[in-house]
Amino acid sequence: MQQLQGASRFNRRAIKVEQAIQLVVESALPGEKERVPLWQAGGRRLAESLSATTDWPPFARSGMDGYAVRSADTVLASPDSPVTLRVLESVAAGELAAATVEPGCATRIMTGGAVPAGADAVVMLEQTADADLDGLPAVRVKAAASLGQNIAKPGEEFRLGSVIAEPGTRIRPGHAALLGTFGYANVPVFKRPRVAVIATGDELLPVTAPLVPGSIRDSNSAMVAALIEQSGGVPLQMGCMSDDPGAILSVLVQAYEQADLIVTTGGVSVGDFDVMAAVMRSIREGSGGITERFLDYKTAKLLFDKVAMKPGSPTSAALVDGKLLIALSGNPGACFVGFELFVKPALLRLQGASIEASQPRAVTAKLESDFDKGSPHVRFVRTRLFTNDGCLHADPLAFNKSSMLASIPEADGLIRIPAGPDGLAKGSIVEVLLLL
Ligand SMILES: Nc1nc2c(c(=O)[nH]1)N[C@H]1C(S)=C(S)[C@@H](COP(=O)(O)OP(=O)(O)OC[C@H]3O[C@@H](n4cnc5c(N)ncnc54)[C@H](O)[C@@H]3O)O[C@H]1N2
Ligand code: MOO
Ligand SMILES: [Mg+2]
Repeated sequence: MQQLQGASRFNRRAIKVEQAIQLVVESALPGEKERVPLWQAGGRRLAESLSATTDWPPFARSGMDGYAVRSADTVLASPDSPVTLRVLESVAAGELAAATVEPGCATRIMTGGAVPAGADAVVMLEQTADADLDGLPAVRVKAAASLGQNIAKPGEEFRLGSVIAEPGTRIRPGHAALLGTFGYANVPVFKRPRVAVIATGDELLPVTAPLVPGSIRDSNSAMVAALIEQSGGVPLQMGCMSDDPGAILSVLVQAYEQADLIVTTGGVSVGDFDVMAAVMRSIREGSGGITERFLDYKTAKLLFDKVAMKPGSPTSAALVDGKLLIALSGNPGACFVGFELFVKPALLRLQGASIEASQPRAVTAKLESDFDKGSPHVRFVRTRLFTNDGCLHADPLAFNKSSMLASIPEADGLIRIPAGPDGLAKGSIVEVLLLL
C-alpha cells in the first residue's frame, strides 16, 4: 500500500471549537426547496414563512354539549330555583342555527357547534334538565351562566395574516395541526440534504463479515447514517474504503456528484496511512499533492484541520465547489462528538435553520462526580442526565474515551468542560449540550 510518509505531518494550527462551528455554519447555505403533502411534512424544515389564512377560531364555537343562552336570562338560576327557557332548535357541529336566541329562549347545541346569534354563553348539559313550556320543548337551567362561558371567541388564537411559522422551523406535530387548520395541503419545505458517508480504514470489515484477527467491523457508517437521519438528511452509503488514496479520491468524486454534503470517518490524524489528512493538506496547499486528479483548486478551501478540543482534535473541514467536506475522526467517540458539533449544525443550515438555531443546544446541570482532565483543551464528556429535587444532574458515563463505544448509546448530552489545566469538582454547575 502507498505510504503517505510526511504527507500528513504538517503543521496544523488548532482553532477554537466555536470558531470551527461558525466556519461550518457560515459555509452551509440553505438548499433547494420542494413541496410535500402535509401528511408527510412532519419533521421536515419549512422553506417559507406561513401565515393564518383566517381568524381562528373562524366563528364563535361551543366548547360543550348543552344550551346556548343569553347569560342575562340565567342570572337568578340555581339548583333550587332553576330558570326555564324555551328551546328553539338543536344545532349539531357543522350546522348553522336558523333562529336568533331571543330573551327567554335557548338553543340546544353540541360541542364544536356555531353559537347562534343572540346567545352569549353556553350552559353544559349536566347543569340543565329537560322541561316543557305550554307543551313546547323547554329546558331548566340550574346554574347562572357567565358572559362568554364555554364559547371560544372568533380570532382568539390567531388573527388572519399572523405568522404561524418561520422558514427553517422544524415541523412539529403541532405545526402540522396548524397547517391543516389553515388549509396548507402541500407544504413548502427544504429538500432533505443528501449526505455521502465514506468510512476509511484498511482494518474495517463490512458489518456482515466474520471478525478476523486485527480487523474490526465498520460501526461508524451505521452510526453516522442514523445521526444524519435524525438531523433530517438522507444518508448515502458510499462504502468502506481501504486507505488507498486512489480509491478514496475516486469515491470522493462520486460523492461530490451525488451529495450535498460529504462526511468521511477515519484517516485524519498523523498516521502513515491517514489519507484524509493528506487530502486536507493538498487542499490547504492549493496545488499538486494527492488531490490533483480530484479537485478544482480554485474552488477548494480548507476551513480547519485541527480543533482545540477533545475528543476529535484532528477533525477537519473544507469547502469544495460550495460543498462541505467534513472529515471526522475514526475513533467512534470522537466521530460521534464531531458529528454533533459540526455535521449536525451544517445539516440544519442546509435545511434553512438560522445560524443561531443551528448551534448545539445547551442547558446547565450539576456535575455528579469529580472530573479530572488530562489535556488543556475543551473536553466533551458523554453523560446521562436526570432530574432530582427540581434540578438537572449530569452523571458522566463510564467508557468515555474517544476510542470507546459503550457510552455512546447511553448519552443524553455532552458535558462541556472548559479549556484549562483543571477538571471540575462534583457539584460544579456545568454546561451540557443536549443530544436530541
Ligand atoms: N501520534 C499521534 N497519534 C494519534 C493522535 C495524535 O495526535 N498523534 N491523535 C489521536 C486522536 S486524538 C484520534 S481521535 C485518532 C484519530 O484517528 P483517525 O481519524 O486518523 O482515524 P483512524 O486512524 O483511521 O482510526 C482511529 C481508530 O478508530 C477506528 N476506526 C476507524 N474507522 C472506524 C469505523 N468506521 N468504525 C469503527 N472504528 C473505526 C480505527 O480502527 C482506530 O482504532 O488518532 C489518534 N492518534
Ligand atoms: O481527539 Mo481524539 O478524538 O481525543 O481521541
Ligand atoms: Mg489515524
